[in-house]
Amino acid sequence: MKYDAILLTSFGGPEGPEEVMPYLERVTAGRGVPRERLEEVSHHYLALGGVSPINEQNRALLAAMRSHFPERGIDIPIYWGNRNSEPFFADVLKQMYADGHRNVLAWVTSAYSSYSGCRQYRENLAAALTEADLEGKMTIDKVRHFFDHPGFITPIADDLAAKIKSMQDLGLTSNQISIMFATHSIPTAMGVSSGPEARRDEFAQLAGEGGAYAAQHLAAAEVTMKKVADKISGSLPDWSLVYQSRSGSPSVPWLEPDVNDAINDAADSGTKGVIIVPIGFVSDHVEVIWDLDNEAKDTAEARSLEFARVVTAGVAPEFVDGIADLIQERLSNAEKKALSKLGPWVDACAVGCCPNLRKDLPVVAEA
Ligand SMILES: CC1=C(CCC(=O)O)c2cc3nc(cc4[nH]c(cc5[nH]c(cc1n2)c(C)c5CCC(=O)O)c(CCC(=O)O)c4C)C(CCC(=O)O)=C3C
Ligand SMILES: [Fe+2]
Repeated sequence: MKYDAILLTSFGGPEGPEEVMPYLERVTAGRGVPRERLEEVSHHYLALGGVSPINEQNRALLAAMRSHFPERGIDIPIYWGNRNSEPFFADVLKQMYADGHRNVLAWVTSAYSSYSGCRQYRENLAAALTEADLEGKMTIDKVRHFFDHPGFITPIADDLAAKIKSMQDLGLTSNQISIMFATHSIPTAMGVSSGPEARRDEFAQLAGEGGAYAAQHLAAAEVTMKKVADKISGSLPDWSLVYQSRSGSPSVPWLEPDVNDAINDAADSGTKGVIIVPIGFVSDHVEVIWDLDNEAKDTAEARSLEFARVVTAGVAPEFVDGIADLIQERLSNAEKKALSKLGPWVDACAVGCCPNLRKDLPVVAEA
């Protein structure tokens, strides 16, 4: 076998009030995020007792992968490491090396291409190899982006169909319901430059300045709606892609519309209910439970709209099995499943893919 260990690679989060500010400073180091924004976000975390649920969710996912993968013929060990909180990559890689592993396959909890969701992880892993004194002693490859993999889409589509039916049971017709697929906003400069350089024109045509990042989200939303159409008779509600959790300096343009503005616009146009699908995220972490379940819900309720929020993939059995598919593609050249024409995405990023617009840094897993 080409790989001897798997790394569940994620973002990380604080697990106590004293960890909140150091965490936020780590996340935004060198990223030009104003101090006031950090103060504001720290209140979201402190309102939750200083604990982000993301690490507990990754522990649960790790346990689910460990219990399911042997049934899929994947017998190599699975480790877990984070970019921004313990267990940090360098410590985990040291442990993996001590346990005898030399060829690591990283699966990152980010379904889409962008500097934040792809290259930044590859830079952090390269830096961790240096920090752990493992340069040249260990290789790290990365599993492809999975925005249109059926294992990711199916649990979301099933719940979206159920949420549409519930709203119809309240007496709303399809044309009174707005479905909003929500994802993390990013600076437009990061959007335009997302994905492989050679395909930029194609992505711009599909998604304007959102680039490959937005094009992949539109593709994920389309295939989700296709699955929903199989479950619901009659006309479906309209859908759109919206953005949330904008950060950075107010003078820098980020992808829009913001979910709260989109809800207000929908209310102005006669919508009676909104269903938010957090398609940009794989678990119910702070961006989901704060920015959607609190803020977006308040916005909807202030306009007297019905509000529902669809699940994330989390530890749904289809998702865990889908991750096994993605890993089997790399271990045994298994069939590459993809529901949209944009996929299956490439196994390795080309030079210049999702560039770091500030500074060129070493990366792992480059084609
Ligand atoms: C594309 C994308 C994903 C999805 C891909 C992936 O999953 O990686 C993602 C995920 C996440 N983002 C998260 C948290 C934060 N993101 C921040 C800031 C930023 N995110 C950005 C983008 C993304 N972020 C960007 C362009 C910034 C500005 C700074 C910069 O240019 O890098 C900040 C700083 C404060 C603020 O300004 O909001 C925080 C605290 C958490 C953990 C939540 C928890 O703790 O439960 C998760 C999963
Ligand atoms: Fe973020």
